[in-house]
Amino acid sequence: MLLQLKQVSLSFAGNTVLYDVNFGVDAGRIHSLIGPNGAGKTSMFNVITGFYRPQQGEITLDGEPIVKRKPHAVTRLGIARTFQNVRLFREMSVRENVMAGQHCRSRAGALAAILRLPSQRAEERRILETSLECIDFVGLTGHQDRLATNLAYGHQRRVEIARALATEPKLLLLDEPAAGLNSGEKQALIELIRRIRDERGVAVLLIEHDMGLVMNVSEHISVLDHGSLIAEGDPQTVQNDPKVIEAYLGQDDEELAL
Ligand SMILES: Nc1ncnc2c1ncn2[C@@H]1O[C@H](COP(=O)(O)OP(=O)(O)OP(=O)(O)O)[C@@H](O)[C@H]1O
Repeated sequence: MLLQLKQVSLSFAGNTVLYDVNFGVDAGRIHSLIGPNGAGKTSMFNVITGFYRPQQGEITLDGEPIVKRKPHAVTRLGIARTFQNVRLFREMSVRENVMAGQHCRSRAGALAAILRLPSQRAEERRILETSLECIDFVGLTGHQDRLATNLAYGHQRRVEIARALATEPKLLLLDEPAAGLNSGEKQALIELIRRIRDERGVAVLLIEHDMGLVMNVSEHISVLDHGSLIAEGDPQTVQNDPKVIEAYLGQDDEELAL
């Protein structure tokens, strides 16, 4: 198991958001985390990446403990993420945004940077090369010098994925990557997710509301409802699980009531 959560609980001012969650992601797998609005999916990403500290439980990546590490240390350990709402550095080019991801792998020290030693220049060359490779990988060759925020929305989402890949992760967390994409862009996203796993060997954990996309791309699905894991398995199993159907029907009822 690459990522493992054991009995993780998270609450805010007495409001329990994750309740005793046991969860794992296998290396090299495409795994989705689904559930109705407010189920706790993004909160789970936030505890995995060190943004939130759970009150209880253990989280490990390749056996290394994550809880108590800061987000940048979790990134260095091998977990990268994209956000529900695109978060790019607005004044930076595509290339600079992606290079920011690579900097977490920088090996030359601060002194080498200040003195501009040869080791630092070699490091900068390596960072640039890796970043350009990631930009190429997500299909944005030729856009590297454009201001990231001037790109079409679907392309901005790809810049975020390139920046996450530039951290050289073992596990990539994607938070609703298909939101706001048209059907052609969604199809391309499915292909990109598969290539990330097949060509780079990176495991993908995906939060997504588009069930067509989830069922198409996932090998394994976990379902959260009100902070608890209620079902797990392959797409077929999860789709037919009465607990899952009930959780989603419950959501429809609430929406109808509004
Ligand atoms: N920083 C916080 N402070 C207080 N409550 C929070 C905080 N972060 C999340 N929550 C609460 O945790 C619960 C789960 O929210 P979360 O965003 O994790 O759900 P979700 O499954 O990602 O929902 P959606 O699908 O709508 O994005 C919500 O009730 C939310 O209000």
